Amino acid sequence: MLQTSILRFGLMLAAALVLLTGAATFALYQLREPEHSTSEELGKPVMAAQIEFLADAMQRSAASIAAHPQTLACFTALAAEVCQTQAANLHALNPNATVLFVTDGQRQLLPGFLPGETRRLLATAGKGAMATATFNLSLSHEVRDANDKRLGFVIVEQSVPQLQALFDTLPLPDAAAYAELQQNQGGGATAVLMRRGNQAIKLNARPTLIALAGTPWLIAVWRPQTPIVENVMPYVLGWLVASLAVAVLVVATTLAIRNRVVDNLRILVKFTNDLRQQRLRGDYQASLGEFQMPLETMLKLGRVMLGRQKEVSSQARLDHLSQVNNRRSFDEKQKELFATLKDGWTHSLLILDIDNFKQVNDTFGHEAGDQLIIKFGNALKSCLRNSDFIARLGGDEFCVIFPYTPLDRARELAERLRANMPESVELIPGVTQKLSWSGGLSEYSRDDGGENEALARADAALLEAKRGGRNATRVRASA
Ligand SMILES: Nc1nc2c(ncn2[C@@H]2O[C@H](COP(=O)(O)OP(=O)(O)OP(=O)(O)O)[C@@H](O)[C@H]2O)c(=O)[nH]1
Repeated sequence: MLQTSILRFGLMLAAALVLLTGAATFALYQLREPEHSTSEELGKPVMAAQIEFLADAMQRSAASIAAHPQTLACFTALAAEVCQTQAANLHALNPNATVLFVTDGQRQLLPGFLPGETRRLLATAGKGAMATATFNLSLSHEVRDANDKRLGFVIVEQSVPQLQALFDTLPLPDAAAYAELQQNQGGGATAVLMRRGNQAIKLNARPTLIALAGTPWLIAVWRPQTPIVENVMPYVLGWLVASLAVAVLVVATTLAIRNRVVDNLRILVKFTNDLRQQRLRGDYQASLGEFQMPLETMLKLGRVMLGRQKEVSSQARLDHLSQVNNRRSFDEKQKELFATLKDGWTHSLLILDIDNFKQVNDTFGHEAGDQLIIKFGNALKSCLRNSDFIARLGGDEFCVIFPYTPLDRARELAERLRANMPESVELIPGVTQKLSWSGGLSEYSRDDGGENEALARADAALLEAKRGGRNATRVRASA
């Protein structure tokens, strides 16, 4: 029982700790460092910096061209020669760039310079930059007069031949990543200009977008997502290992405690047993001297308690004066024996009544009467067998049950009792009383309706004995 309780406690503790470890692991999982986002890992790529630098230079160039007096003269005079001269100057300065002068009404001032995509460029003029599929970067800048009235646009277009090389050398965060160079087409639509990597992962992940300021381009990068199982697995494994360690530790500790307790109990039991048998061995794990006194005291106390308990229990069954069984005990015995009649056993009973008891009381006092009862009880106990059941029913009336004894045999025993009883007893110093009693004998019968019917027959026999002059025993058998 004790071992089971300790083990059960250990198992419950282990289970609780395993759950606690699980909760702690889950909390750690929730608080883990988020994975570095692609944009953080990418930083600002060199490609973006270079393109933005180029766009910025082109923008500044377009602004200075738009503000140039010669350009203004071209727009205000609307004279081909003036415009032509300015265009030639600009072309001489940067042969790689194409500069267009476009009036607000979209009438080109310099038709000789118009490239194939001019119409599209004109449509978006004033909205910023455009890039063509040939990786040209086009920027526009407003031309305004002294009154701030818009006269038209300067459009600077320059090819970016290094764009492909820059994109190809763009450092990606992951070997399995995928990148696109996209072009904003306006109205939320985008066109893919270049691609790198495994396009399949595009379906399962969200891209990181890096805008190239001053241009309609942006870099979109996808990186493969770590499967959730791979994320969770280290934590699950950690939890399992921690749980196993905790469980082993708790179970081992519990077993150790249990063994210790059991060992100690075993020693104590052996020790107590040895003390009880009044012998001491030398093979205890503790000094005997330490335990001898307290254990002997415990033993004595135990004996006293046991003795008291016995005493109390037997006192409850004894008549306080005569120290033979009392009426309650007699009733129980009757019941018990009556129940055995059906098995063929026979039992007899003898009621005894002290003759002239009242007279003793009246003559010598109540105390003398008590003494007579006590002496009568003692006499019965000394004249009868241990197996005979002696009880005081009340007053001066006693009863003897002869268990497993038929009526004939009981008659002999009653006669022998009468013969053996002392003739007189000393009640108080100097007062001796002749001992005389009347008896009624009967037997328990299985035909009786209850155990008290035999008692009634014995009572009737006793009455006969009294009426017949006392100091005799009468018998009344069952019908
Ligand atoms: N001293 C003493 N007297 C008791 C006790 N119990 C009952 N008595 C008395 O015993 C007397 C019994 O009276 P009886 O039954 O007439 O006794 P008896 O004089 O023997 O009369 P018979 O039995 O008819 O011969 C009564 O006076 C009771 O008061 C007791 O415990 N102690």
